[in-house]
Amino acid sequence: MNDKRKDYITWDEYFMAVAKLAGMRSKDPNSQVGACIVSADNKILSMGYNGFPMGCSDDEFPWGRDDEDPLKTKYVYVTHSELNAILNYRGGSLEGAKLYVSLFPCNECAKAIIQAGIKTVIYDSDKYDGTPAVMASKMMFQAAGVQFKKYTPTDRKIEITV
Ligand SMILES: Nc1nc(=O)n([C@H]2C[C@H](O)[C@@H](COP(=O)(O)O)O2)cc1CO
Ligand SMILES: [Zn+2]
Repeated sequence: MNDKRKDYITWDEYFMAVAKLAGMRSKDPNSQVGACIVSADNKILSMGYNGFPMGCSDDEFPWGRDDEDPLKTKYVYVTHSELNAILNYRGGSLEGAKLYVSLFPCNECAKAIIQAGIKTVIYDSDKYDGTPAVMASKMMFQAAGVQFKKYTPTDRKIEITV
């Protein structure tokens, strides 16, 4: 019994699972998104999920997607998981960090990711691929030298009982 165990999870599985765990805190009935920011040497720096800003009640602000009045939709209020993860970091610089996120970043988060100095984005779903927001993100990431790569799922099921 001198050998280490072999079936431990990889760094990518670990950080994507942590991102998705954060997403499980989201109150959004349609899309629960989670993000985890990791240093170049694989230390978790911050996490976030999509939700309304502090003081903006989950029970009072709207979670709907469609309304002729944009003020009655979530879109004008919600903070995306990636921006929350960046803003939740209180330790200094994110220069050279990696971002794991369960959904490809929008153009507004792409701007924040670039300006924060994050250099790598590992994403899972790309369900809004082809929309102007995602096309703009990809153009900005390419121009700014931010690598983005799709997470490669494994056949491992990570289950946690709490
Ligand atoms: N990358 C992202 N991170 C996020 O946190 N979000 C959030 C904003 C909304 O709360 C929700 C998207 O809502 P829906 O349009 O799929 O019903 O996910 C959205 C995106 C997509 O760009
Ligand atoms: Zn965003």
